[in-house]
Amino acid sequence: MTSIAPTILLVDDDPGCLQATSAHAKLKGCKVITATSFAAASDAAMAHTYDLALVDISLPDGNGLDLIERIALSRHGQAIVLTGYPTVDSAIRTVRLPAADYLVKPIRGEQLEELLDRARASAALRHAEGAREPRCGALIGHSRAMRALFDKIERVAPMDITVLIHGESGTGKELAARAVHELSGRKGRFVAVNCGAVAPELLPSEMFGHERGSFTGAVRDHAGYFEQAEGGTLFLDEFTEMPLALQTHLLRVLEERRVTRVGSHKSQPVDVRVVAACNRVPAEAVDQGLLRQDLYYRLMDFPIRMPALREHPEDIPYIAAHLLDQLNERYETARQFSAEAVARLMAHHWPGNVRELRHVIQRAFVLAEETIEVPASPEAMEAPLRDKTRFDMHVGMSLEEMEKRALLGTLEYFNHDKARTADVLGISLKTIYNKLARYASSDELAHKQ
Ligand SMILES: Nc1ncnc2c1ncn2[C@@H]1O[C@H](COP(=O)(O)OP(=O)(O)OP(=O)(O)O)[C@@H](O)[C@H]1O
Repeated sequence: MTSIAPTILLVDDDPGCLQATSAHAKLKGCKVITATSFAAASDAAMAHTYDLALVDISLPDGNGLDLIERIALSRHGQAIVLTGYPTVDSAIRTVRLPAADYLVKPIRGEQLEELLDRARASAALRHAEGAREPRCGALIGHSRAMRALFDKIERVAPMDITVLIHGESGTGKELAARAVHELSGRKGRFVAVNCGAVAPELLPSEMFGHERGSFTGAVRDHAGYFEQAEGGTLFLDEFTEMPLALQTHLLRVLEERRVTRVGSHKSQPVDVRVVAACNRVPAEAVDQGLLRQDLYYRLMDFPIRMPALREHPEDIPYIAAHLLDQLNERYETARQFSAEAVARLMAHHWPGNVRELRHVIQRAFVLAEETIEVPASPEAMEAPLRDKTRFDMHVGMSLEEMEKRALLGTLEYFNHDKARTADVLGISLKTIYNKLARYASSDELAHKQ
């Protein structure tokens, strides 16, 4: 059996102790990460998975027991408390913590050997559980929920099976669809379509293409999304927004694997893998008459549910670090979260999931110098610089214009979360999409005139 090198986190502000323990552990084949402060140890715990942490209680910027409380995440191995000055209070507190032992410095050689044995066992277990890359495509996650999701994506990706991804807004459905495509080995394109954003009357020709002259304005032949995705993947986002008649048509294409352009009598074969997504629970969409039952059964070939962020809060530090890395790279900065900021991000409920997390991090990043802080309630970060809760309406304005301002203003207030906007305005998501499509086409018209 190959033995897996365990990773040890050593936290101590005494360089002598740190160096002696580190040298011993390295000699025994361990990977060693050292930190001399509370803040550096918090960062290290975010960036690495360790099998054993040896944490001194007295740190220059905090208490090692608080540190263990903060960084005790399920993916890590055991934490051992070290102290040069044992007290009853600290020993009692250790018992209540997820720390395995309380040792008095200096650690003896045989004690350290025994700890390294435990670290080796933890590393072997981690390996056996399938220590896997904490990402799948662009999705990040270490938690059990995300690992199970990655496993599903990897298993279904190479198969020629229709996939239905459902979950709350901002949970990463599009990233999951892209991962299915990337891992499928399919050579064609990934074509993403938001079914709610295309005017319903245009959807058939956009989806299946049209022949020249098949309707007024069809001045040339047009390849639909299916043809554009030939040999690749067609991602139908918000597919429950598709009119029911078109759903029948889609079902036929999925069954027969042939498309017929609008205005043509000839069907042609297509080799397209369909991945559909929706924010609704698919069975409820059937009950509400938004989704045809036969299409539902067809799409339920392989359903994938995206977990809400609040279901896997242990991933928040990683996703947050990843989003921050992207910002640092883009703006050539080296900003970092304070330990307090990470704790606050982890404590929040995130109704808007990773998308909301991204907005909050972006705002905090803009406002920060070197260290990024997050307010006690991150939704306060959503507070607008100008008062986004009010819209300008006055006598002389048409009702339609007022409605448009109310809709666009509410949408902006909720960071373009259409589902939340629809809820607040008491209209359906579909109506939002339809109205936005109408505003877009009248703006385009006004632009041309
Ligand atoms: N696990 C994750 N790791 C990294 N980034 C993520 C993750 N999940 C979501 N994101 C990011 O969050 C944002 C929203 O993701 P995405 O658009 O895929 O969500 P969605 O579920 O399709 O949302 P909607 O239903 O509103 O369209 C994107 O910026 C995406 O990159």
